[in-house]
Amino acid sequence: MQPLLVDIKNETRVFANLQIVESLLIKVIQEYECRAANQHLVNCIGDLKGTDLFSRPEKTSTSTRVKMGEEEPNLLKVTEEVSSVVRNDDCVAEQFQPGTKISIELQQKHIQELRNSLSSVKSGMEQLRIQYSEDFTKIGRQLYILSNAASGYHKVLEDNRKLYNQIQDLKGNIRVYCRVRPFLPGQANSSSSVAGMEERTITIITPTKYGKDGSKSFTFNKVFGPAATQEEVFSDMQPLIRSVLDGFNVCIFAYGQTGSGKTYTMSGPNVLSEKSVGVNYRALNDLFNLQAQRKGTINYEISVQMIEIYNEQVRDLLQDSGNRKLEIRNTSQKGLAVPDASIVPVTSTSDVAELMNQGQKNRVVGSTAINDRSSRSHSCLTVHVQGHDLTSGTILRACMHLVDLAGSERVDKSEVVGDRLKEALYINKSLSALGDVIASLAQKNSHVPYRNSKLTQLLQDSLGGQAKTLMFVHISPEPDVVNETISTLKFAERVASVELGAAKANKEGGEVRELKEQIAWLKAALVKKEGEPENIQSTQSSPNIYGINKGNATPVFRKNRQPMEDVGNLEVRNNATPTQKALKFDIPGSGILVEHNSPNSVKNCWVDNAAVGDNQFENSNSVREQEPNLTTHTLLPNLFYQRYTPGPQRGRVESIPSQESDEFNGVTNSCSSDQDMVMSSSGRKVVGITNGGVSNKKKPRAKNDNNMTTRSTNPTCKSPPQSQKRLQTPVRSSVQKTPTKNGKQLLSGTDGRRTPSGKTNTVK
Ligand SMILES: Nc1ncnc2c1ncn2[C@@H]1O[C@H](COP(=O)(O)OP(=O)(O)OP(=O)(O)O)[C@@H](O)[C@H]1O
Repeated sequence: MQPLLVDIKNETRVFANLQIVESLLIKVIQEYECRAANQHLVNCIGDLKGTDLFSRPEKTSTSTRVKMGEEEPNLLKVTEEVSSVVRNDDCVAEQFQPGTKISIELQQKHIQELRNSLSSVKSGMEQLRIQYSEDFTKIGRQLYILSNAASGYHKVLEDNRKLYNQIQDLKGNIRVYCRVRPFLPGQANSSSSVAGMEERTITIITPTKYGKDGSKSFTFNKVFGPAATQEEVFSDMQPLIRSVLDGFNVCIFAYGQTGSGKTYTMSGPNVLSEKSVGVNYRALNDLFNLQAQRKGTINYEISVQMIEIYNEQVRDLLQDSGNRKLEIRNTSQKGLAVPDASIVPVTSTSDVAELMNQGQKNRVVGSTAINDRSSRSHSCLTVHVQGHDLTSGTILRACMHLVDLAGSERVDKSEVVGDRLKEALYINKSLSALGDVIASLAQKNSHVPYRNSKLTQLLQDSLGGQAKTLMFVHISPEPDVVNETISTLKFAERVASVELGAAKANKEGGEVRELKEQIAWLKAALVKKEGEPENIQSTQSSPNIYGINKGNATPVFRKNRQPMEDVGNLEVRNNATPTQKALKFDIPGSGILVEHNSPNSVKNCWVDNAAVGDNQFENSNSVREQEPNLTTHTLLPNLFYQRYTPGPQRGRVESIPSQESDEFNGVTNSCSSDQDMVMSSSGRKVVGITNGGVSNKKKPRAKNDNNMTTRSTNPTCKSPPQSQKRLQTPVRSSVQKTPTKNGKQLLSGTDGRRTPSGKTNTVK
């Protein structure tokens, strides 16, 4: 029994040992599986080799189990045997599976190769990374430099533009900004006549006869596309507005075909918002802001006038009952072009906004097929500024005209009849007169026909004086008005070529003012002496036309003069009745030639009048025709007239002040800074009070005689010999029709002036 129990005990121990071995083997298997699952191939292979013994657990276990039942002291032996069995198994495996070993070696080799290539790839990648980061840093640096250069380039461009504008200022060129209206809501905007736009260039698609589309480019100071905001448009002209406060006269006018956006630019749309308000409001806002900034140094007084020219009549828009006809007097001693229009002092933008609203309400607008709110008149908001420099005592005066022209229109397209037709004809006629003036200025003609329309009379100081002038030319994008667009742009190009001479600030220091007053007084005394009865030989014909102020004990000189040429250009062709002539004209920039023989027969046709300068229509007489009572006196009420006395006193000129209380106030008038100058027959503005006569002979023209830039406002510049020459010139007498060789009738006292010999100069 005892040995049996011992046997059982031993057997139990062996069994327990076997269990331990088995659990060890299971752990090894799990480890292997885990490693295999992690695909650590290389290690696994190593492991495989190292654990071959355990790679066949079943076998090992079986072998081990074969020895089950042996006694405990044999356990180690059993284990050794297991190991040797396994080793034997391996040998057997080696013996019987040589291909496996080779493939393992091959795999190891491949793995090694892969490892090598992996590490070389890694190092390559690292190099690349370093390279890339260096490159990125370099690119970053270069980008930085480039962006700096780009912003520098833009700055240079901007500077260039400013310099260009300054050069233009110096030359006195009229600046021209072009603005393209967007398509209106509801309009099909499939195609636009605008092919492209750059900073200063606009290209238009031009339809040709042969069906092929071409293109034409126009260059201006600035081009604004349809997306340009009111603010952008204004910001570009801001410096111009500021110069008003520095004493420069400024004129900004909007030109373009009807419905092209002139009123939008100048005032804004019908419903105004802070964003949509136009140039007028912004300009005044700017003026008030600057006024506030300069408060401590300069005291400014600002006042406004608002008028319209409707059917060749000037009307006050700031008077609700503004039907009273007003006169334009470029020679007004107050410096006002329309002295009889209400002038209202303003102290804030809201004051002005109120006035402008009132003015807009009073303005004539009507509905046409092209624009349901078409301006039927030219409107002009004039801002007068007077500044008193508190430190230097200098007084400066300036004015700014903000002009919204009525649009040129083809009456067949606008489908107007009755009053609208009449308005259209007047509008087109005055624009035609504007074209003639621009053409004359561009060609530097000695005669500029300012007096052919109220519009050109109003703009005379801005176009022919020393003002800074900016024209906004507006175009519509619709292809069906492309011909009008091209014509408008051609006109604008011509305007841009006009050189007016550098603008001058209207500033005067106290000393200069005193000296001028002394000069004026001395001149007046001289005139008084010369005006004594023995010196007057032929003044009896119409004493009043000279505006003699009999009660004026001390005659004083008018500072402001009317350019003598402006009285001229009164030419009537014998082969056309005045009525026919008055209603035949071409409209600059619109390419429209309108013939209107009677109110009921309107014939208009398209003409591409690229050469705006071609005065296809000489309508000089038309103003007179509409104003039959216009005498020389009424035309030039403030002139300091000179009289020609034949015989021994030939050449004597008498200067007689007009009836108006026209004391020389010693300060350059705001809107007529150059009105103390007259245009010589050669086109040059000459200075002086008594030398305004027009030569009866064509003087040999100095090279620069035509140059509008050779001007001076300094009365002392007058050279005695020049004055003497001019003293020999005849003065205009009342208007007389004089037949000439070529069948034209010329009105003497015009450019076809009466000479001492009775001949009349004709001027083309
Ligand atoms: N830049 C613009 N952006 C949006 N709408 C515009 C722009 N310009 C013009 N318009 C719109 O086009 C229409 C015609 O413009 P506007 O009345 O200013 O033309 P106009 O040239 O003054 O015409 P007219 O000579 O007949 O008075 C208006 O409805 C106006 O609001």
